[in-house]
Amino acid sequence: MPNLINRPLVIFGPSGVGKGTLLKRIFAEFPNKFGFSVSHTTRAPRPGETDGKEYHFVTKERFKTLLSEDAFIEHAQFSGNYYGTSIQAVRAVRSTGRRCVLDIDSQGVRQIKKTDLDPIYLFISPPDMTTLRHRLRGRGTDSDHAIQRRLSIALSEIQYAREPGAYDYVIVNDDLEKAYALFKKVVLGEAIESDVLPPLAD
Ligand SMILES: Nc1ncnc2c1ncn2[C@@H]1O[C@H](COP(=O)(O)OP(=O)(O)OP(=O)(O)O)[C@@H](O)[C@H]1O
Repeated sequence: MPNLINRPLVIFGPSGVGKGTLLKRIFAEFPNKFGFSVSHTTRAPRPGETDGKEYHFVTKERFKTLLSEDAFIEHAQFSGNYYGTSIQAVRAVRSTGRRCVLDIDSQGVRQIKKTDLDPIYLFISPPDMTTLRHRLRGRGTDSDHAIQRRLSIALSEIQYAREPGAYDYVIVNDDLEKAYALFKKVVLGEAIESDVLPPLAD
């Protein structure tokens, strides 16, 4: 399959599945090959975050103006805040000659499918729901309440992945080394034999 690397890569999957872990590793191994599109958000910056680096931090008013100007290829509301990927953010990565990688949720995937971005869609799947719960708890970044919320959202992400044509590839993040080896191939533009989507019944 030619030119897979020239197409943006969309990564999606339930919270806690390990998207961030895989991305961090690939960016560390290939610091100049890929670029993250910097999203806009209305949430407040956390300590250590810089405007224009982790996010473009904007007010709700500014976000709504950008929305009305069709500036976003996808946007979503999460925990009372807006998040969006602007066309400009993807272009900015492309202009550096790097492959653009987007880490978004299924709402965003649905919207991107209506655009001419033509990315590769990669779904990162947990081996089962028990493992996903353990990872969210083990990460230690969320309260029990927040974990419950993330898990219920996770179910809708998984439901979406079951829809025909939702993804080009699935990688089951069971053994991290195995998952990373496959992930690396996809990110470098190689065609892989996709994993099989597990049943993920609770
Ligand atoms: N293959 C794996 N085996 C065991 N633990 C893993 C594996 N992959 C990731 N983890 C651990 O699972 C937790 C969740 O991973 P991570 O934060 O990367 O998930 P995420 O998909 O980026 O979540 P979010 O969408 O909420 O940012 C982390 O503590 C991470 O170290």
